[in-house]
Amino acid sequence: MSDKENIAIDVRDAVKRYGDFTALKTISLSIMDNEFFTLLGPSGCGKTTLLRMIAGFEDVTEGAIFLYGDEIENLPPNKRPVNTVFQNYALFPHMTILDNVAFGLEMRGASKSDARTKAGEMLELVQLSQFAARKPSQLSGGQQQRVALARALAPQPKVLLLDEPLSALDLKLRKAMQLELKHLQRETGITFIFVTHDQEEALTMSDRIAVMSAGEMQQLGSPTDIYERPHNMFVADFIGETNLLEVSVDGIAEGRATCHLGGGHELTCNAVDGIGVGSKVHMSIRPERLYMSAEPMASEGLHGRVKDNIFVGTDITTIVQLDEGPDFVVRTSNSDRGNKRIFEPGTEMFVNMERGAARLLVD
Ligand SMILES: Nc1ncnc2c1ncn2[C@@H]1O[C@H](COP(=O)(O)OP(=O)(O)OP(=O)(O)O)[C@@H](O)[C@H]1O
Repeated sequence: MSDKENIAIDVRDAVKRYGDFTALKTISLSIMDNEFFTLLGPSGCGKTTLLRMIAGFEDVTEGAIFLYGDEIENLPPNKRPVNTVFQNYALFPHMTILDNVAFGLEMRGASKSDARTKAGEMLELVQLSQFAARKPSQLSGGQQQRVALARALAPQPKVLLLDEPLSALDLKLRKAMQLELKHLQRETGITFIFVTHDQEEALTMSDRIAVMSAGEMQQLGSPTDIYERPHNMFVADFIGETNLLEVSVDGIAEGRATCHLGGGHELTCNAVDGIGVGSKVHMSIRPERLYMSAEPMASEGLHGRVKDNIFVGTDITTIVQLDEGPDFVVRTSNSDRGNKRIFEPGTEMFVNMERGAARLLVD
């Protein structure tokens, strides 16, 4: 099958306006069949709007959305092979768990007995068979969310839309549900489109992530792409923690860029398309890709003084005041402490970057 045939959802130059306000500015992206795809961004960036356009709850102001090759603009929500799981579960309180799951199937024309058989299978899938006769109020929040999932999966939609479905759960349960959701997606082969503002959740579960801000897509890629190779300041800052240096690009040769800091210190890193000689840009370096030494490990080591060491269980976070540039955060994993040095506060030392760790950002 060609890539084109594998596309579940194709969003082409889609724009959404509410009166004078543009909630989505010309978004184009393709979501593949069987993919766990996440729309990630801060509150108000437009991710729910895009999800609602795919579901058919909002119309598309300009552009088009294709589902398995067919334009869906004129298809009402209940005719789309798509189902949605909402944050607030929306279970019927007076119905049993089994009836809650069977209800949607009956609405779609299944006989009562077929609907109940299928609902039973779905409860098995989410490991809630033993609670089939209970009412929603007799289940925990996590169990209720699994019922909502079973209900949405029961009609076997081609695409499942999940709008922040885990945000009402406490951290431990959320982490367990993240793994369960990923497992369910693999098991059913259904395309999942997941909306969240939680970057860690997105990194944990997704095959690919679209990072959005202010109605625009900032970057589309695998979790590793987005984390290791952020395209711009927004992505570098929003995903994980990073250190930023202002640099000027002096030369580019053989895929490497030579840059200098304001005070003249020279650094090299991989070149990036769109950043040429003479550019003044930011360089991003993740804290765990830095290490400290008494002497510079290469000419590029940045001289500074340790301000503080913070013990955070699995890691030690060191705050370093650089001679040139802002304070840096260096993260040393406890498991690395045999190889990597930690210096006492007040000690002068050098901060060195692992090769390939520094990334130039487009803006
Ligand atoms: N019906 C509407 N009329 C006018 N503006 C709207 C409407 N629905 C959404 N918006 C605006 O569109 C923007 C995007 O909203 P959307 O709900 O898609 O954001 P979001 O990224 O999902 O945020 P959150 O995480 O808070 O749900 C927001 O600024 C919101 O105020």
